[in-house]
This record gives sequence, structure tokens and C-alpha cells, in this order.
Amino acid sequence: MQKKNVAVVGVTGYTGMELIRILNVHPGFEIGAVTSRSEAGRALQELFPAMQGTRSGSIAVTFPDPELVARDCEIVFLAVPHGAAMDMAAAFLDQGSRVVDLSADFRLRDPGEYATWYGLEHGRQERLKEAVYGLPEIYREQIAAANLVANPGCYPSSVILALYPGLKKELFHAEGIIADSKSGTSGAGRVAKTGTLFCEVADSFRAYSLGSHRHTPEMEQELSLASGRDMRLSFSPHLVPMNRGILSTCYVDLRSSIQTEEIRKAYREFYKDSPWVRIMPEGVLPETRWVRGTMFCDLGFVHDQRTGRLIIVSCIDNLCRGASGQAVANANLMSGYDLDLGLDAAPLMP
Ligand SMILES: NC(=O)C1=CN([C@@H]2O[C@H](COP(=O)(O)OP(=O)(O)OC[C@H]3O[C@@H](n4cnc5c(N)ncnc54)[C@H](OP(=O)(O)O)[C@@H]3O)[C@@H](O)[C@H]2O)C=CC1
Ligand SMILES: CC(=O)N[C@@H](CCC(=O)OP(=O)(O)O)C(=O)O
Repeated sequence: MQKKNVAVVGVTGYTGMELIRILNVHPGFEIGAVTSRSEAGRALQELFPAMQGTRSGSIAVTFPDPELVARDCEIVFLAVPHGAAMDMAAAFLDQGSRVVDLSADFRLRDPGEYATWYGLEHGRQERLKEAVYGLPEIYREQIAAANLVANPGCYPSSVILALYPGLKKELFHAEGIIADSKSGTSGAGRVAKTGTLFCEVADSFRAYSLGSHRHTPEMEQELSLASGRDMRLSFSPHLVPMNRGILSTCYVDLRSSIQTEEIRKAYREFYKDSPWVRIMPEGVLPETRWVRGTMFCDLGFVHDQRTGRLIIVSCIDNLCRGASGQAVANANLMSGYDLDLGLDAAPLMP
């Protein structure tokens, strides 16, 4: 197989590291460049001793110069913070590269919504209309043809996959939905912050950004497209003392007293072409360790007979399915490869 050269911009962060873990053994991609502003000039294995002896360990980190990087790389993964990504994406596109942006900069179709939730004006609005939301289960064909893919956020990946089929097939009401999510701490990135110090996170469990988290409009945007109406969602994120994983518990009001087995059947049908969405059988609820290091999104269903509500539990790995693995899946589609090329790892258990 003729491999395509790809670049990882922002290799010192958690999603950059996860991209290297996946690309290191990918049969269709060669790592042509890895960049960092702070670590340029060093080899990957100097930054990360854990990379010694791997195929990618000796790759030299360079400064993120779009002109130089684009010369050798067809596809660029941007693993940098929102705000920084938009100008970089534009610069790489101008150089003729195709871009998978892991940040939030091109996820919201409305730049006004971006300004409201991210607190900054979108400086590259002219590029917004060409961006495709990178959830392969929903936008497979558009992703394959795209030059700019807006890779979904980690929480939205878990919540949208849990709710989209039920809204599309009108199994439950679009009003009054609650998504209660818990994330491992790697979701907050690798940059040092007091809130993610060991003593602030270990042996504790906290809610944050209730009613105001910036992933809310992203979920509402995609779920509104599924339901065909302008949706509002209650999204409650929590930080839990584990490295990886997101578990979202979603509460919805069923339209009729449909059997849970019928719901599973409808979800299986919707996801019949996805190698990764696994519908759990009756009595089985997903756990984050079942998806660690993988692209799986596990969905469990319980009908609460007393309230009439359906409860959907969704588990993903925030760094793989919620970021870097999904980015590689999108690059697979952009390259004409099988969706799951290089992404068929089994979970790291226990
Ligand atoms: N962590 C997660 O679970 C998820 C993260 N994301 C998104 O992916 C992106 C990367 O996240 P994550 O890896 O966690 O972040 P980190 O904070 O761990 O890493 C950020 C990286 O970006 C580089 N960087 C920082 N500022 C700039 C800048 N102004 N210009 C260029 N490079 C910069 C840093 O390297 P250096 O300073 O050396 O240049 C570093 O390598 C973010 O947009 C994040 O929101 C999306 C889904 C899930
Ligand atoms: C646990 C944790 O802190 N998670 C992050 C979200 C993860 C992320 O990186 O989101 P974007 O890609 O949209 O930036 C947060 O709540 O801010």
C-alpha cells in the first residue's frame, strides 16, 4: 500500500500523543512531520521516553511552519487549542493541505454562536462553510470529499451517538432531554492547571460548567438536525479521577410505550454500517474500561417503568473515539481507505 504522509501539529499535547500512538502502526499513513513550538529540535523519544524503540521514536519535532510542513504532508492533524487552530487551518489549506482540526474552531456553523460560547470572534468565517462535521456515522460521504474536517468534541461524540438515531426515528421527544456526562481528566489537556493537579482530582468527583459548557451548542446543532426542530438540551459535565473515558447518562421521554428491544433494533439498524457503535444486550450497561484505547462507542438502554423515561448510557474513550482516533477515521475516509483501517484495536482490559 502506497502510504500518505501526514503531519501532527501540537504533538506535545494529549491528543497529539494519541495521534502518534495510532499513526505509529497505521498501514496507510506515514508520519511526515510532528510539530511543537516549545520542543522543536528534539526527537519524539526525548520528549516521551515511552516512545523509545517504536517506529516513530526518532522522528524530529519541528516548529509548526505551514509552508514547510505542507511541502511533505497531504493531510494535517491540528491538535492545538481552539482560537489557535483557525489561522493554522487557513494557512495549511492555502498551502494545499487537507486539514482535520481537532479543536472546536470549525464545529459550529454559526459564527455568532461561536463568539457567544467561546468568547472570541471567529477570524476565519470564510472557511466555515467548507468545514464538514467529522462524525463518520452521520457525514461519511461529505467527510470523504472534504478539505477541512471539524473533528467533534469528546462530550458531543458520546452524547450525539447516544441520541441521534432516537431523535431521527422519533422514538422519543426532543424536549426535556438531559445528558449527564463524566469525563476522565485527560479531557482537560496536558497544559498544567491547578484544577487538574493530582490533589484536586484524585479521590473526588465534581460537576462543572453546569448550564454553560461550550459543548452544549455543538450537541444542540447536530441533534436539532436529527430531530428537525430547534433543540435545547441540559448538559451536565463532571470530572472524575481517571485518565481516560467518558460515560454519559442520557434521560429522554419516550413518545409511546415502545419496548426496549425495539429501540435496540432501531439503533442497530441505524448503525449497521458502523464498525464501532455497539448496542449492549438487555441487562448489560457499558463501562469506560471496555472502550479504553478504542473507537468503540458502547450504548446501553434501560426503560425506567416508574417514570416512563428511557435512560441511555454511552461510553467512549475521550482521546481515541472522542478525538485522535476519530480524526484518523476521518483521514481514512478522505484518503479513500476503509473507515477502520488501522483502528481495529481491542480495548486495553483491565
Ligand atoms: N483532550 C481531549 O480529550 C480532547 C481534546 N480536543 C481538542 O484537541 C485540541 C488539543 O487538545 P489537547 O491535546 O488535549 O491539548 P493540550 O493542551 O494537551 O495540547 C495542546 C498542544 O497545542 C500546542 N499549542 C498550544 N498553543 C498553541 C498555539 N497558540 N499555537 C500552536 N500550537 C499550540 C501545544 O504545544 P506547544 O505549546 O509546544 O506548541 C500542545 O502540543 C484542543 O483544541 C482540544 O480542545 C478534542 C477532543 C478531546
Ligand atoms: C474534562 C475536561 O475538562 N474536558 C474539557 C472538554 C474536552 C475538550 O477538549 O473539548 P474541546 O475539544 O471542545 O475543546 C472541558 O470540559 O473543557
